[in-house]
Amino acid sequence: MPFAAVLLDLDGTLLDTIPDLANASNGMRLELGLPPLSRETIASYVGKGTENLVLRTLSNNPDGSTPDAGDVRQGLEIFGRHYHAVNGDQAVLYPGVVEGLNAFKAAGLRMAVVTNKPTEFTLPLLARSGIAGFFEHIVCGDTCERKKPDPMPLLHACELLRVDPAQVLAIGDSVNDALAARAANMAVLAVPYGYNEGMDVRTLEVDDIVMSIKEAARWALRNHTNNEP
Ligand SMILES: O=C(O)COP(=O)(O)O
Ligand SMILES: [Mg+2]
Repeated sequence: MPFAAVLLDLDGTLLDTIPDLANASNGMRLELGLPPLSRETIASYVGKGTENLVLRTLSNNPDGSTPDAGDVRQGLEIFGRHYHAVNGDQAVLYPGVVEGLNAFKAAGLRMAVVTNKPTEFTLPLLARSGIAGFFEHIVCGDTCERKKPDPMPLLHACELLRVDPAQVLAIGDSVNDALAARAANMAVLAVPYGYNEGMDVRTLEVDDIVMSIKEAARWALRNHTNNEP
């Protein structure tokens, strides 16, 4: 069956947001009297939304166990202030993103972003990135009751687009995207250049690993076009 739509993850798939996320995380740590963390460590904490990123960077622990809820509230407030100040300053589109999105568009596939990043950070970032016009809908980490790896946000995007999940291709960089897509009964591709919570993308249960969004478009059109025999 040909694909009707593509659902794209944001952080680590379309945009490299680690420099800005690291600056905001370390800005928060500095205000709280904590030493900075490396970008690599912070990248391994990205993927399950901002609250988890703050929990993990506060405790410097992937499980996010922190001493008390007051610290977390304060951390979120400080992180938010720092991230709003730098969001998009150093974020860059990965190579092949614009070519890939143009190829999907030319093939008549409809597109939406499904990210665990909250709306307050996602919309200004996408507006600055120059690619917002490709997407009919933006589903953020706070749009639905549950985030990826739950299938809910992907299924919500399907409802907004009025497409059957069986006709949808999801593309992401992490275990959260892979699990959510599988649970939603969608085909899913992984890119290897993002942030898979410190794990190798080859461990993911996906249909294929592609080096870029451009290659993802080639994969989709090669495997599932209307001209398929
Ligand atoms: O905000 C995050 O934790 C990651 O966002 P993503 O779902 O776009 O990768
Ligand atoms: Mg991601």
